[in-house]
Amino acid sequence: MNNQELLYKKIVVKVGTNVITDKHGDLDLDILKKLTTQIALLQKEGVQIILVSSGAVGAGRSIVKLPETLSPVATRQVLAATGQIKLINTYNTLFLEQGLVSAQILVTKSDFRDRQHYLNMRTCFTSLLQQHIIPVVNENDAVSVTELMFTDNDELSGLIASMMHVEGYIILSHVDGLFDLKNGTGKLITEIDPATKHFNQHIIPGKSEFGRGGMLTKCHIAHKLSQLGVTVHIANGKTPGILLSLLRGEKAGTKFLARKKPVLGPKLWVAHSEGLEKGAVIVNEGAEKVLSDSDRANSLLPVGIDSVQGTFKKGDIIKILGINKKVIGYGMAQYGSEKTRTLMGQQDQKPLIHYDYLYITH
Ligand SMILES: Nc1ncnc2c1ncn2[C@@H]1O[C@H](COP(=O)(O)OP(=O)(O)O)[C@@H](O)[C@H]1O
Ligand SMILES: N[C@@H](CCC(=O)OP(=O)(O)O)C(=O)O
Repeated sequence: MNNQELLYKKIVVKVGTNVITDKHGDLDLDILKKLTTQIALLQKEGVQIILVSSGAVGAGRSIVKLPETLSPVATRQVLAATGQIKLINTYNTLFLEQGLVSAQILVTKSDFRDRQHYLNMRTCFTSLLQQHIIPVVNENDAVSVTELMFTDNDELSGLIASMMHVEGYIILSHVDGLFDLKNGTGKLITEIDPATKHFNQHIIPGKSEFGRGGMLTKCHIAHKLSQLGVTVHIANGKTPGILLSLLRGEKAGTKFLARKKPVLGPKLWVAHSEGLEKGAVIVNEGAEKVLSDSDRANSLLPVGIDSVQGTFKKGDIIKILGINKKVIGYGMAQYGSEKTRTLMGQQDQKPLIHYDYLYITH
């Protein structure tokens, strides 16, 4: 294989529970071996790879039998805590067979809560990749509960993909990609333009057994990442040689084309900060219009703020609500809620959110 022929130099690969486990939670060693062999081949060609793998809860199911009386939260915690060991041991053994060292990184949403934590996380991944070690990532399900949880590992891996500025983000599912299911032809959609927004029309709501997300979350994340400048593939992880095919540019699965103008720097962190906000501001019509204009680089000034919700301080993430109270974006506050309340409505004041730290969602 010639590195020149490969599409990407740095990728995140996310693999779902249903790809690597059967319904009893037993890990499919054949699939895992094929997956790790492909990763090793790519790594030897100079591709940097971060693997995000689900399957801890599934694997836990094959280890412990829990009483039905145990709460769903406790059940998930016990299954994940026991299953993660089996999962990571299996990866470790398989990567060692390929002459590769792997590392385990377990994260919660709050590990990305402020810019410093986010940068610490990035340094950790960068250092592992520099040492040619394969990071194997999962959510720390034993401790992340309810509001601290990622929607699923698709969301988590999307965050890592943008944080690490990868060129390609590959979601390996147990289906071939996005099919035109609801009203359409039932055919696989091979390419999606970054301007496309209405995935719901193709998707049947719900999720597969044992999975957490579903196709709708996958498409939301894929679309968001494509907007941020990353090419995303949703493909079938059980298809032999799928990773190699995708990196060689062969047609497989659904490809979300990347927007030409990538989003860089602190904006990327802000783009993934939904759920971490400490407060909110409601902006007036003029401000909403100016901020939503993607051709202009505008900061949020106090003159455009109508009201302030909650308590936040300098450096906190806040939500920006439009006149109809719908979320229009997120940003990092340059000063606290108290000062914002005194300055709002006033002309010629320092921006509450600087453009570089502002992410508009539509
Ligand atoms: N338009 C669609 N195209 C493909 N799959 C779809 C679509 N709408 C709903 N699905 C469902 O989404 C599921 C795949 O998502 P998910 O359960 O998250 O998979 P995985 O566990 O493999 O990550 C499939 O079970 C499929 O039935
Ligand atoms: N962190 C969980 C997986 C959560 C998840 O997103 O699962 P999946 O939908 O199969 O990718 C686990 O390891 O079991």
